[in-house]
Amino acid sequence: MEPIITLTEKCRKCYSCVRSCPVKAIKVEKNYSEIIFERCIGCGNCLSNCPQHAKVVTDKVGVTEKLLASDQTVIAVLGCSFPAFFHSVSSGQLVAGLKKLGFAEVHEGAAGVELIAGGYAEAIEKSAGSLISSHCPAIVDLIERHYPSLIKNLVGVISPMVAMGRFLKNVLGPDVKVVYLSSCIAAKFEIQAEETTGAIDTVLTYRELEEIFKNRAINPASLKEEPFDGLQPHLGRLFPISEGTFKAFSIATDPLDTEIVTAAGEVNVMGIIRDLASGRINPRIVDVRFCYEGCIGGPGKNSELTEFYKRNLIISHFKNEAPYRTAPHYLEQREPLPLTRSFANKYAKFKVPKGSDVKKVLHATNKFTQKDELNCRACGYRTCREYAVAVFQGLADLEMCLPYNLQQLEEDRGRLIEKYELARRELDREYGDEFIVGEDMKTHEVLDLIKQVGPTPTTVLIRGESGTGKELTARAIHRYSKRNDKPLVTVNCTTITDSLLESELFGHKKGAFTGAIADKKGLFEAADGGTIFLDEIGDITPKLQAELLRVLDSGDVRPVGGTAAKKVDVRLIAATNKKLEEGVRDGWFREDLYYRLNVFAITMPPLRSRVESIPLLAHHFLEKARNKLNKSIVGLEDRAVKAMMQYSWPGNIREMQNVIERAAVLTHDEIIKLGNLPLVFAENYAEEADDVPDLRSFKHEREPHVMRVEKKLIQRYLADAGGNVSKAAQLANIPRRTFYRLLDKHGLKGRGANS
Ligand SMILES: Nc1ncnc2c1ncn2[C@@H]1O[C@H](COP(=O)(O)OP(=O)(O)OP(=O)(O)O)[C@@H](O)[C@H]1O
Repeated sequence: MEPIITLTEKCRKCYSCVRSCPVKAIKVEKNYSEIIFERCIGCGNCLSNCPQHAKVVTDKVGVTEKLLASDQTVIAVLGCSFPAFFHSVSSGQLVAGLKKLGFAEVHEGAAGVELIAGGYAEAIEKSAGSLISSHCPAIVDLIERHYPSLIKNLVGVISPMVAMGRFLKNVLGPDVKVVYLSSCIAAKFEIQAEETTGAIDTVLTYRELEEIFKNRAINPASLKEEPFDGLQPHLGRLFPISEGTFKAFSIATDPLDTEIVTAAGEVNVMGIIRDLASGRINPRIVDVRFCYEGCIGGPGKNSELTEFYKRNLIISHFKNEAPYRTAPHYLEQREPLPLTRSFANKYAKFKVPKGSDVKKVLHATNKFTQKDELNCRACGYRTCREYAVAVFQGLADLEMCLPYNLQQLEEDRGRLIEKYELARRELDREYGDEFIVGEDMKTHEVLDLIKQVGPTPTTVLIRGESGTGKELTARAIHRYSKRNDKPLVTVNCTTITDSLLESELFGHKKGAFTGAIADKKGLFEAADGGTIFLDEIGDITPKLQAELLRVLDSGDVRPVGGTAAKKVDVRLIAATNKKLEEGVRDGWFREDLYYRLNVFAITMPPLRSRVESIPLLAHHFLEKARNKLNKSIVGLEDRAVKAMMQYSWPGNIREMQNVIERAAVLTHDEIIKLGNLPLVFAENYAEEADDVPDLRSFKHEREPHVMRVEKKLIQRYLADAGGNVSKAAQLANIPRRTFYRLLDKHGLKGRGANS
């Protein structure tokens, strides 16, 4: 099993792993990102950098527990960096803890350093070219998998860990099990490599060891010290700190010496490896470790401690005498240990794209010129071109480009707004909602004004109480305008918070405020070419009033946080139920904006002053309710209509619409009766029933008769067509859809053409 696994359900595709992977060994799938092990160097960056902890080390705790529970001899080897991790216990107490867990012996990995020191000395002596140390498994993997031309430069000597494994199995026999404790994730990969397999059985990180102590409720700090087993190291203990390799291998160093180079940390290492591969530098020996701070900074490190402090801990362990009990068999003269190892070219070839392939990907993400290549790194790749190569190789997908995605979203949003408006207009047409119903003088006056101002570009201010039909009027003006094939964007200024309204209207630039993660177009831009309807304009802040005035005067929209303005061609219709004149007088509404809006005002009369339209409106809303509720209600009782005409309708036409829909829900009959209306109607009616002037119109009187005749006609056509709706519609010479609607209206049923 691979040493690192991805918990796919936790991965949120933030691309942190791609970003932190020095060799881009990550493939982004549809819902998660995965490691490509043939490219991976085991540095552990993806583990430490995943905010979701979706990349985890394969659990070796269970494996170790099983080994300890078996009757096999299990030896623990503490990696050289252990004093920098277990700093609150003495080394003797840690040994005691490990023995309590069931380890038969505890050795120091530092002894392995001294085992291989001779091998290094010999290699240096013999080599004519540059040598690269091979004790850091991440470096070995980096060279084998990504810089195979440098394989010949690797010191052909095993690592201290593998040396310890081979030494222990040599002395104690091949059946002994060796568990190596380390801060290194790459070591977990190393023991699986063909060239080094068999020496170490399991690698546990220090964190995993801590977990086992916790599981078994063992606190090493409370234990009495016990001695280490095996070979007692000396200079090898300095190996984990920078330049420690040279100290441990007794190689003299000098800061002015360009022949001996030492470096730690991804950036430095990658630089040196690139320099070596290109032949820019040619030192005698290069000692490199992938982790910053060397082995005391591995992914399993103790991150609370500073590098300096950890360094001190290593030096103090070197200076102090840890208790030792070396069994004589470890000191016996034996055959020399096989210290050499080979390396293999593990370079995984990915198809190299041609220039035209890269261009294709760039074009697909809207990058047509060099200026479009932002190299923003949001996808995890350093440049748009590196990313395009990854897309070509199937490691990345188009979705990963954030600017492209945002642009797509913005365009989709614009398209949706347009589609929504078209659909809304269609619906209006379908259900007749667009018609302003009313046969009173005042409604006629409003209709005349709409027809006059509609086709002009003039700004209109619609005034009137709530529910009087201001929005309906705005929509009618837009419909009568030459812009009616372009969007009508309606904004209710009170439903959006003051702080957001400005950015909603004019858009914003990325970073303009917290949460502005990308540029965003505003509704003025969405309405370009069409109309914007600002409802409740009396409620906007003075700051927004000033900005709106500027937009009206200049036609320029400036996004929040931006300097560049964009020209838009938008007609403004505003509505309010507030007395703006009072606002001007009391200072809460700008005078200049008031005059700018009030160029053409339409005042919607309240319903109580359009009593003669009430019967017509009542039947109009009854029709709407019937369609909505799918109930066969044919009319309204006279008393109900009269009661409605006596009522004052504080909520105006919207209230009436609601009252009738409620009554339609309540009624069990084919007509709505007074009793189906809210109680206040009956109460008013009872008092004043006799004084009610008969204001019913001819239209109202005519309605029930028309309904009856219409129903009879439909029934006759249907009977003549043998119940077939298509045929009946043909006989009646009306569209089939209209015929269906009439059937619905009268609660009739027919057969479809195919039934
Ligand atoms: N003359 C009318 N004919 C038919 N329906 C109408 C008429 N006037 C208003 N309505 C209907 O009444 C409801 C309220 O109308 P609208 O939303 O236009 O009022 P408003 O004045 O904008 O309200 P508010 O000030 O609360 O926003 C809508 O469903 C609308 O279709």
